[in-house]
Amino acid sequence: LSLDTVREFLTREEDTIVFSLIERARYPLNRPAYDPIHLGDGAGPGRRLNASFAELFIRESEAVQSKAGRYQNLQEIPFFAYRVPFTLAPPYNFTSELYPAAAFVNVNDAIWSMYFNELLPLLAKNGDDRNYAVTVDSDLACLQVLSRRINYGRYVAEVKFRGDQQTYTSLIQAKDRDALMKLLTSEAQEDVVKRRVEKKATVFGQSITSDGPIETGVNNSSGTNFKVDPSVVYKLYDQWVIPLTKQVEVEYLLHRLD
Ligand SMILES: O=C(O)C(=O)C[C@]1(C(=O)O)C=C[C@@H](O)C=C1
Repeated sequence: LSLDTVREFLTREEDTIVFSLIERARYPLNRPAYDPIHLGDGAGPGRRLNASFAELFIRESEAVQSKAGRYQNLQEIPFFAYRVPFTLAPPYNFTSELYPAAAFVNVNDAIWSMYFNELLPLLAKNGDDRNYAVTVDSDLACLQVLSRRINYGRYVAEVKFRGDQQTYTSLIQAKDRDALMKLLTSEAQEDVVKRRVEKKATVFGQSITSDGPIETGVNNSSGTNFKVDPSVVYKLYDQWVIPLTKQVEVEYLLHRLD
């Protein structure tokens, strides 16, 4: 692990994030998939489940993936906790570079509410085509890659800690969050990341034809010619992905000497 290799990982995740957002943006908002489910035939009061179709779909999908060993790899963190034994795949011992007492740190709850409350309304147009299963399957893909990218802050923090143990150790012992945040921040790097991811959205989100020029959408400043609005992707990184990654880094460091 080095700063270069962890940054390469984050850079590669950008591709997956942009493509998963493009996929979700194909479908309308499909609001009923996110409302609590109402069981019943309409004759009686019915039974209101405390969960939405999206939540049930994600829970069941994660349970299968848990059985298949997905979460044996510490890079992957589920949104729900499972006690299902890992039975569908041959055992494989993942090694991890993380410090064991800090490896549990994650911000999946914040990612979950950011995704459904803030990002989704920017991504999907109003409307309902009742295509709920494929829609929430694309939500799951977005959530999984956002979670992997943001919670990868643990690995970034580990590299930074090893690179400057003395300074980090005294700030961790003093529980000085603000100083830790300042020390791990590189504004120049954040700027590179935000501009690159916006550019990826403009490149990956074009319509390609076999002949003739590519639809670049450059004449359209609102970005509507692109499959996902590049300014939304910039905003996603600026307001949520990078700040949450830094929150993970600070929390990880605070447990690094436990
Ligand atoms: O690349 C780093 O050094 C990171 O810590 C990752 C990251 C990011 O989320 O992209 C977060 C904080 C830094 O200010 C710069 C970038």
